Amino acid sequence: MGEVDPAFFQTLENQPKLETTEAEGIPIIDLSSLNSSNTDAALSSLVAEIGDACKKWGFFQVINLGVPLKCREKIELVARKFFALSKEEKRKIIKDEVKPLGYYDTEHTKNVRDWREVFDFTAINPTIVPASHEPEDKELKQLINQWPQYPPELREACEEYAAELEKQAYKLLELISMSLGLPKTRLNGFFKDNNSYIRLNHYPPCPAPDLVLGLGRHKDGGALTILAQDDVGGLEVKRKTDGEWTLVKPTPNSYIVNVGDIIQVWSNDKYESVEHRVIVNSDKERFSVPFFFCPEHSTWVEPLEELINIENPAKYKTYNWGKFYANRRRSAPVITLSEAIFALPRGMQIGF
Ligand SMILES: O=C(O)CCC(=O)C(=O)O
Ligand SMILES: [Fe+2]
Repeated sequence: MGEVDPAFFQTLENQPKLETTEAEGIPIIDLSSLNSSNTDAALSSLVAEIGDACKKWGFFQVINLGVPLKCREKIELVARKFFALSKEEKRKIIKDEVKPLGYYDTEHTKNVRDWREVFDFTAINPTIVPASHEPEDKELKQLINQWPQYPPELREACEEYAAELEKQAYKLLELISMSLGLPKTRLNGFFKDNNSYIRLNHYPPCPAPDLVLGLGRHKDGGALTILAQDDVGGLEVKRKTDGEWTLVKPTPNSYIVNVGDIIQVWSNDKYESVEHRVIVNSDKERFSVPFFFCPEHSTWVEPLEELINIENPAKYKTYNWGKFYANRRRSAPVITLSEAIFALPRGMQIGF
């Protein structure tokens, strides 16, 4: 990625301002009280903090999520080792239409190429999804993870991390459910055979950090994203109050959590899925590992009935998660996703 191909250039309005403000305001929430005292008062204050953060930012950081440090260190190490391999080696597990999991280095967001390479795998292997995006086609297929030969310990590190994150994701889901005034486990049933996946992101140093983005502006389409970032920084969140791009300063051993489009729909806009993007820098490479917590493919997503009434009617029509995702995967590299969306009404635009 030495030369900067104009395919990477952002339009003027999307070019990053490199002297961005740091998002001091993104709350850091300590989950240690969940595992220890667990008094009613401690739990309600945690739930209130989470609800406030979801409303104000759509984002929050958590410390003491419960993922063992070793487990995180292991996946970070294998990610470094994997991306350090030659292109030729990495491309042995390239993802394509037939095999949509694996390595990829020509990702586009809204038609502009991202300055990054990725490796994708699902948390449950194999994962069952619709065979096509066609609404009438009832056929299902299995997505099977592709594992590289090197480093040999990558598979185990990834599988352990996936299992751990899935476990901890329920904790966050339950807190969010409570923050919406719903029973703790109201949302859990949607995730039985979930379609969650994990991405290893590598953003190499870039000679033109003012013209390109590691990842263009987008919203996450799943329910929740739980992201581990290294100490380099680069994630920017669009602040709801004034639309400014604000950098999320790395906090050691924390996870950045954001509400995806599904929670926006379930909550009938009480919580919004907020745009974010990644800037790159000229001398440092950066790694991040998002876990996308996504429901089972058969889930029909719609505003929860407890959260709508005559004064606050449903703002979204029902859509099928599996079909929606199949459609998105099909079209993401070529056309903007708003053009591909067949089920989401009211101009809801979802990035990759
Ligand atoms: O790398 C990051 O900080 C963010 C990644 C992200 O937003 C995504 O993969 O959807
Ligand atoms: Fe994202």
